[in-house]
Amino acid sequence: MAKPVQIEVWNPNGKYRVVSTKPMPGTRWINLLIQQDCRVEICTQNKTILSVEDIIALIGDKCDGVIGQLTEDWGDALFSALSKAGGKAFSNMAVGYNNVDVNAANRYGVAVGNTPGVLTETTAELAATLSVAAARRIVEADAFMRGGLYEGWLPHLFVGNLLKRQTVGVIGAGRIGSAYARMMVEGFKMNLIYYDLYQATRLEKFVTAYGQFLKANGEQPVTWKRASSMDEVLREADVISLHPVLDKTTYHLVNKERLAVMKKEAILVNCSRGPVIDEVALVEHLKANPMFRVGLDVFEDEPYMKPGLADMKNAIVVPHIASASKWTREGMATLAALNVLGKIKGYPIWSNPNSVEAFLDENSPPPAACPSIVNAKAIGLPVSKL
Ligand SMILES: NC(=O)C1=CN([C@@H]2O[C@H](COP(=O)(O)OP(=O)(O)OC[C@H]3O[C@@H](n4cnc5c(N)ncnc54)[C@H](O)[C@@H]3O)[C@@H](O)[C@H]2O)C=CC1
Ligand SMILES: O=C(O)C(=O)CO
Repeated sequence: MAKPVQIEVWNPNGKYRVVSTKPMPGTRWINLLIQQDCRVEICTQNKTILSVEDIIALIGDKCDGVIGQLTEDWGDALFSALSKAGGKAFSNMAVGYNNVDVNAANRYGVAVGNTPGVLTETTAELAATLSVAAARRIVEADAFMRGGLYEGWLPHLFVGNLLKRQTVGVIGAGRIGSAYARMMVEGFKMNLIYYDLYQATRLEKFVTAYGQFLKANGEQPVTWKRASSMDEVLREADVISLHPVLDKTTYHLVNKERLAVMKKEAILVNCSRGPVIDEVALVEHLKANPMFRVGLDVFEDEPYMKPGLADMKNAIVVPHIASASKWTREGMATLAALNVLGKIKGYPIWSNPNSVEAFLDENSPPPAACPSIVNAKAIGLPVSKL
């Protein structure tokens, strides 16, 4: 039996008990729950990743809903415990929900929320940052400077790659992949090649229109191509950024064979999920190809890196911070809380989970709807007419 976990309680006499497995940024999410008669319990235990047993202890005998984190294993054990405690609402504070067994949630009739729409640009900005930092060897150069090694300007010192007019490749051109593509095309006048199961029509239109604008101004237009295979992107692109969901089809999508297809001086960025890359194969590839560079926000066995990765100068590694802007993280907390609250109150689901501005406007009350429930159809939740 796990020891009781430490909690902070808001509005102790609230009718509905909502648990958050972590303190989350901002206070609006707490206030919105309190205003709707919720007792809010926030786990303050000094432990980064809570175990299933810890969360079962937090859920206790009576719990109406839980806001959880992407590091937690939301499977049968937790949905069963939540259901036994009378709860029918769960939300990840994340857009990705590969840590959640949605079928298990369906079996217990528990709604599963996520937080799209508020983190798209913030995450794409980090992917763009890693792309530029890798191209221009920023982290290596910073370490060199701080190490007192700089003796004066030299023609060969930290020579990197120019992005302008090169080709940017995007694997998974959904919300974040498309936002990243636009940044790289517009910011660096890169040509685009992308691979996705679906056509990214809006992205294609954007690149076409931007190309026409450049042409009208006497500049070379940018181009786009939808690749018929992922290998086509890997072969042709100079910078490749990974933005698919993590599922069975994308596990080790980038493996030894696919790394070998890429240009020797290519840049690979991953802000999706670690297991999309075979990290052991990546370390070998980085060792064998010193001009190949990577920018990684996510890792196969978080919080760990595969042996050898930390020693590679041609790798930039940051700790899963792609969505870490204040506005975004506060917004994610708000959306997760409103998913749980909406299910508790019996609200319908919002008709367009990608357009969530109405929930984020601090000056007006949020709509009476759940911003984004991924299993709404499976558990029979109606769609809002608002
Ligand atoms: N590093 C971080 O902090 C963050 C990571 N993420 C990750 O990014 C992922 C994507 O987020 P969004 O863009 O909002 O999702 P999205 O659903 O809008 O886009 C995902 C795209 O991947 C495509 N896709 C799925 N399987 C594929 C395959 N086998 N090959 C090629 N494309 C495939 C889909 O068709 C879709 O267009 C999330 O699921 C999450 O895991 C999201 C936010 C922050
Ligand atoms: O939202 C997600 O999926 C993340 O990885 C963190 O923002």
